[in-house]
Amino acid sequence: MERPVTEDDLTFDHVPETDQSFENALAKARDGDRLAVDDAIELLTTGTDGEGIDRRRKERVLEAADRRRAEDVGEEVTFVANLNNNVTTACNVGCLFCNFKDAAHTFESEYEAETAGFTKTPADSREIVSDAVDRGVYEVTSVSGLHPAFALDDEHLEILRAHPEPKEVNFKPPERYGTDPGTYADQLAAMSVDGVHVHSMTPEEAYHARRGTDWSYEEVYRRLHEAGLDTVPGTAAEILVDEVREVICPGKIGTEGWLEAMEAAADVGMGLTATIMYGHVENEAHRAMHLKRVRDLQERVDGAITEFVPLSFIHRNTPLFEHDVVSGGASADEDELLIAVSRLFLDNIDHIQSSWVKYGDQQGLKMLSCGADDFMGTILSEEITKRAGGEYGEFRSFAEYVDLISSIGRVPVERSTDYERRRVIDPDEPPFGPELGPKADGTPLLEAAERTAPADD
Ligand SMILES: C[S@@+](CC[C@H](N)C(=O)[O-])C[C@H]1O[C@@H](n2cnc3c(N)ncnc32)[C@H](O)[C@@H]1O
Ligand SMILES: Nc1c(NC[C@H](O)[C@H](O)[C@H](O)CO)[nH]c(=O)[nH]c1=O
Ligand SMILES: N[C@@H](Cc1ccc(O)cc1)C(=O)O
Ligand code: SF4
Repeated sequence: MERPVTEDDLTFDHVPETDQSFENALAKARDGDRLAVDDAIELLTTGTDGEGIDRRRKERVLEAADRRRAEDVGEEVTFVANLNNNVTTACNVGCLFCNFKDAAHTFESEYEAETAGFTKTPADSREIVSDAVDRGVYEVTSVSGLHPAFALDDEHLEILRAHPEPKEVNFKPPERYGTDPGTYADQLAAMSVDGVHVHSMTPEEAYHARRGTDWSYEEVYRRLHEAGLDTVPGTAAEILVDEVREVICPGKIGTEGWLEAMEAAADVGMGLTATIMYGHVENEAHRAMHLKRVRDLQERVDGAITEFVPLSFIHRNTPLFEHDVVSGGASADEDELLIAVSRLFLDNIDHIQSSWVKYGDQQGLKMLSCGADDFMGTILSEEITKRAGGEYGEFRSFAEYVDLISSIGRVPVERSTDYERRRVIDPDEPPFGPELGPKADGTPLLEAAERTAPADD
């Protein structure tokens, strides 16, 4: 019988070995010289000349990154009043780090049990987003499973319906399912309430939105932009090295496809974010190569990437952990070094996000002194991390943000998604609520009693 792959079986072509020294790499970082992949490997490992992380060296890397952050963007810490509205968990791509997905056949009307997942209709999405916009939200972030019934628009739906081998293009008609998610265009139009900013359609979703056609990514993103899409989240990046993708997400688009989709979105005039999902099977060489690919992309898209978002792998309920391919996620030392080296390496991306969903409040705050300057958003609901076993909840209020950010002597600032609009918040002037959203008037987003109770309560 075939034995499943384990951590010990993994051998990679790319390994953290260099001809550089830690001290040289650190000197370059301090001088503001552009770092090479080997420099990043030295900094991420605190030197390939020894085993494990050297705490004293780590502190020197963090200090250099914190200084660079202060020079580049100053003392302000930004956050956005946003809402997550994930449309569906139906997905058959099968990424081994993901527990957000539910097998798509469980959503079919004929399935004898009730699905553990959810699908929202465009009307459901509209209601959820309208409510959040009324409360003052600026942005809706929407990332979803690749539901087999999803098509880009009506024309795409007709093409998929007429396809001779629907299975080959991962398509089943909407009538087969208990709930019809509509098309991507329907969902984007439904979420475009009163000028709220719509941040959606990862490169993987864009790939799904062109399956079975010869449409370019540019054509796809042009149509999505017309339907109401404003900016594109650079998730699905995971690790942009194919030998890692083959292990953790063999069903996903490759590195080249991801880069092509992002460039196309920028060509259509949209802003982008970029991410890395780290702390699973990859090593520091892969992390460094990923950073280089993002920095090169930023050159090609002429600065369209507004922020870089490190997503630390949440392992507990994922196939990678359950099948012993990994024994856990990144350590706090690795998290801090990843943030710091992102700041030092990505000299053409202004903002590095600290995700409280992944790190929690205390470690999330610490990241703001390791090179990060953005503290994410209020999000109001969260399913991806929670389903993977994350424990840091689904919402942060403006009052909590002001409290946390002031506690480390920094300046709380409400921002727009593209960082163009900013509002400095005076910690001595409560109550604290959003003012930049289309219907924001400064009232707090949610009263404490209205919050979603934590999953284990
Ligand atoms: C869940 S997918 C949703 C959008 C779409 N299905 C896709 O893959 O692009 C969005 C992102 O969540 C992140 N993610 C998923 N599971 C995670 C986990 N266990 N820990 C950290 N990040 C995770 C991955 O980076 C993934 O690309
Ligand atoms: N880091 C995570 C985010 N970040 C997204 C931001 O909140 C916001 O959408 C972005 O800064 C664009 O303005 N969202 C999550 O749901 N989970 C995260 O871990
Ligand atoms: N999909 C990411 C969240 C995310 C969304 C949009 C972004 O721009 C960045 C990150 C997660 O929850 O793990
Ligand atoms: S990461 Fe996205 S594509 Fe992969 S299984 Fe999860 S929802 Fe599906």
